[in-house]
Amino acid sequence: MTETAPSTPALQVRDLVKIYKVKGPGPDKTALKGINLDVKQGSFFGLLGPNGAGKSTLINIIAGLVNKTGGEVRICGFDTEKDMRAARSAIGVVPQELNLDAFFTPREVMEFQAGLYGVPKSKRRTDEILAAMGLTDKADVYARTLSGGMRRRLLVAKAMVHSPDVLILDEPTAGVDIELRQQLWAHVKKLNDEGTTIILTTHYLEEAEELCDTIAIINHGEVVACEPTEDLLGRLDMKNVCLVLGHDISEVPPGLRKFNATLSHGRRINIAYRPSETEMAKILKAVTEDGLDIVDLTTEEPDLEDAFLQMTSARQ
Ligand SMILES: Nc1ncnc2c1ncn2[C@@H]1O[C@H](COP(=O)(O)OP(=O)(O)OP(=O)(O)O)[C@@H](O)[C@H]1O
Repeated sequence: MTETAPSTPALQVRDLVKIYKVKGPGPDKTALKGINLDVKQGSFFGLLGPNGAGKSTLINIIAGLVNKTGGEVRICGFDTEKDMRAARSAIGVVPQELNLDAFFTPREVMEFQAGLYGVPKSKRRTDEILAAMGLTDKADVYARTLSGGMRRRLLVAKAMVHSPDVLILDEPTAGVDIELRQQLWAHVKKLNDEGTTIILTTHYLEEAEELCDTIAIINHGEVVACEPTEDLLGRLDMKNVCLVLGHDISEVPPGLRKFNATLSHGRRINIAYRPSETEMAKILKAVTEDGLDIVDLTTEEPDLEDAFLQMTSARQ
């Protein structure tokens, strides 16, 4: 790892713009419209957004795989253009595609990558990293014989050969079964506990909610939210209440219609409401006035999926 002052952000993105030149008569495609982001050292940071929002473009620019049109990217303080070598050695990227040479063994993949990054033989940690990723017994078999989950873990191992301060994981659990997902997360959490900053894109919102301390949501090439996960959820003005009745009814009782209640399974009434606009006491009063025999009542707090939908649906 590099020696970086603790106050230096692990990642700093300023006014980042990407315009893809489109061949033919159509207009050019603006994929990033002036992105600003700061990721603290040691953070487990989630980068979320609907398909086409610009996540891959952003990650590929950070990784030095795509040229930006404008703006600035710094990794641990190093400008990806002016201090390209230092910036690159501060970052490891686990790509979305499982692109491994089928006829290399995990040990060879690791050694080759270490050579590319100029890690001296005496400082290589091939066995240690393969062990941490649960691949010791597969170290000398051809990569083509590895399962999807093992390949994914090998890609994480490969991204770690030069002990980068920042590890970017682009959809790392797509198509990985639940047990291997948990194993992968256990390894990544350990890296994070040891000080590696993790930046993650995922379509599994539950995973992001559980793992990430901070979440940014991008939509149409813009950051629409970036804050601690708890604050993001706390800021949501929505709650659900579900009432279960002791007998079936055929329609929502009159007193609950103004709350846009819905009826399901004959005896479940669901009400989604905004606490800032509607007091729970008013809902309960209406329930009493309608004379309903309630046998159960549950309330649900909003989750990341609600946050995601609220912040990305406004401008679809
Ligand atoms: N090489 C390219 N040329 C032209 N347009 C592109 C190119 N790559 C991406 N785009 C467009 O830029 C926008 C952002 O794409 P990007 O792949 O970054 O989104 P994403 O958030 O990663 O989506 P996904 O979750 O589907 O991977 C999309 O409208 C996409 O069609």
